[in-house]
Amino acid sequence: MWRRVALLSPMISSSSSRSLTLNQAAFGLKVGESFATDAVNPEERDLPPKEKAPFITFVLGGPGSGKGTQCEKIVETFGLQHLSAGDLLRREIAMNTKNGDMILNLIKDGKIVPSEVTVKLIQRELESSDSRKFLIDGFPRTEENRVAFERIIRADPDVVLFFDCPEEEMVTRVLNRNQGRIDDNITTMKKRLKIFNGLNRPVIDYYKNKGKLYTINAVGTVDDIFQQHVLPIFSSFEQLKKESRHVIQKSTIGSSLVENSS
Ligand SMILES: Nc1ncnc2c1ncn2[C@@H]1O[C@H](COP(=O)(O)OP(=O)(O)O)[C@@H](O)[C@H]1O
Ligand SMILES: O=c1ccn([C@@H]2O[C@H](COP(=O)(O)OP(=O)(O)O)[C@@H](O)[C@H]2O)c(=O)[nH]1
Ligand SMILES: [Mg+2]
Repeated sequence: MWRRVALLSPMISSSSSRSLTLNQAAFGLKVGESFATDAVNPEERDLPPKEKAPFITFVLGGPGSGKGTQCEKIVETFGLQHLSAGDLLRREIAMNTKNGDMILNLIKDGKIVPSEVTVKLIQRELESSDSRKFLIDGFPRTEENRVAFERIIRADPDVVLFFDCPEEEMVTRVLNRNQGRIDDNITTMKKRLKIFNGLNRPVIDYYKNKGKLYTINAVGTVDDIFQQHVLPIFSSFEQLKKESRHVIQKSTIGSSLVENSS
């Protein structure tokens, strides 16, 4: 069920030099309010405690690499809230909103929807959620997406997963996906792969350089990929451990490495 918050935060100006945490932007304070309290002694502000900052994972990978499939398993085990950027956009089409037609045409052509549109949809979900742990699936798809997220949401991901899959395998999977998606055809798929290589890879490299990227070999059975690669990554984060203790005890921790540029 999709709940809307009563008052949505306005967009934050990129020219502002003040750093607004996601705590403020998405969890409690409305953005305008937080700027209005800038002159107030920080101790007098009614801010949520810092330790309550949400845990954010970006899930990246080419079309058909298995992002959505693995997200379902992560949700089952660790209870993160799954926000699929593609699903949010498809819901706009289904609900026939003012951006619906524009989004439909871009998705049909394998192109990227303007960042402001996608980030606003994600922002709305973050703001209206009671969860503090999110999987943002299929976003950011471009450097521009990434910068827009940072500017508007004022948050960085804790973890970035990259499902690394050969193109041939991705094509086979997409053409057999069978979910009635308008972009699951060979013509759109070829365009999507070009966009993935040209626009999404720089985002992946960015997080690799920041030491936040976990590259996962996306070939294998769904269960093996999860058990051998995905589970150990999430098991290593204290914030996620509580709800999954029984699963962690059964897992083989240590097969995945965080990558960085050094
Ligand atoms: N490891 C896997 N091996 C074979 N098929 C898979 C695997 N993971 C996912 N699939 C299938 O491939 C298709 C694309 O998976 P999906 O999770 O939708 O990928 P993405 O979200 O990255 O586009 C789906 O039909 C899914 O059932
Ligand atoms: O941040 C996003 C996510 C998706 N899309 C559009 O939605 C399509 C489908 O995205 P989704 O993540 O659902 O595809 P998947 O990779 O799972 O096949 C993409 O090709 C884009 O046209 C976009 O513009 N911005
Ligand atoms: Mg998907």
